[in-house]
Amino acid sequence: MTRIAVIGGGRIGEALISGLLKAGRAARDLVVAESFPARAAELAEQYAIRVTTVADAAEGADVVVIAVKPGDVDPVVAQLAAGDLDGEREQLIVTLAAGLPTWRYENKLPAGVPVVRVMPNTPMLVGEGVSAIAAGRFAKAEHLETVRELLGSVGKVVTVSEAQIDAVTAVSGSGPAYFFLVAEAMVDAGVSLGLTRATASELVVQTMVGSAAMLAESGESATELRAAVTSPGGTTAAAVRELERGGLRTAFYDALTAAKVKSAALGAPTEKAGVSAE
Ligand SMILES: NC(=O)C1=CN([C@@H]2O[C@H](COP(=O)(O)OP(=O)(O)OC[C@H]3O[C@@H](n4cnc5c(N)ncnc54)[C@H](OP(=O)(O)O)[C@@H]3O)[C@@H](O)[C@H]2O)C=CC1
Ligand SMILES: O=C(O)[C@@H]1CCC=N1
Repeated sequence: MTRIAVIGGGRIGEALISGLLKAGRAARDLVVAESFPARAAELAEQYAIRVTTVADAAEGADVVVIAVKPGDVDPVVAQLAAGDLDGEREQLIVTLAAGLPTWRYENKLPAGVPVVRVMPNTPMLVGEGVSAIAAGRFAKAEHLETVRELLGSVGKVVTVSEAQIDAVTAVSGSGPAYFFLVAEAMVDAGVSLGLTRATASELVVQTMVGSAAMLAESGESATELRAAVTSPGGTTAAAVRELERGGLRTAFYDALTAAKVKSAALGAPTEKAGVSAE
């Protein structure tokens, strides 16, 4: 059984841990390193997993998942490099951090340590995540397979080139926030039309769940499904006209472009030392 160390027990770290446990992985095969003491205690209590230091978590793990904020990655990698990681032992580094290219890890780790970059999303908490995975310089097919199996237990997995990960981040990494924002706006609009907040919330949540299920299962495109709701001269056409007038498509184009640009900026070269992986 693969032993997994998760470094950083924040929102995405917890989503992964919780999703893996729900998918049937044994708590004894998971360990987490979390620097915020109250948070560490909370995770230990809620999930009955071992919470320890970075070095101790990495020691003995087959897969080390880095789930700290991009700005906290360098010290974590320095700690891993100071440990006994080595390419021969085939310990695999999996990073979930937005923006940071694999060369930033490879430059600091002993030569040959495989790194796989992943952009997951929080719905993996409920087994409905989607993750894009990209191999670093030393990652082989078997390493990608290990990551595919790991993330596959908490959602879907697609393989991309590392050059595409910033775009993935804009689409699906940040994506859940766009849907939550739309849900929030629809609930508020429903309340302004006289519904109670509870009723508006129930209607919006189930409309999203049902629409998502149709998108996933019907085999029809979003365009076809929307057309089927839009009766000629009817209510939906009136609403869609207002959304288009409000610049919905342009807003999404600009929003996703901003997210991609931000992701690339998070990983802007600081010490590239002649190595380019993108
Ligand atoms: N949230 C999301 O939807 C997604 C996030 N990601 C990526 O995942 C990473 C984590 O994001 P998120 O979970 O939202 O962030 P959080 O801030 O919620 O979680 C990070 C956690 O790591 C802890 N931490 C920081 N340094 C260390 C360390 N040296 N050792 C152990 N623990 C440490 C932090 O503690 P403290 O608060 O004390 O610093 C914090 O609890 C980011 O790089 C982000 O880009 C990727 C996809 C989706
Ligand atoms: O907002 C962020 O930077 C992270 C990466 C993708 C989702 N959350």
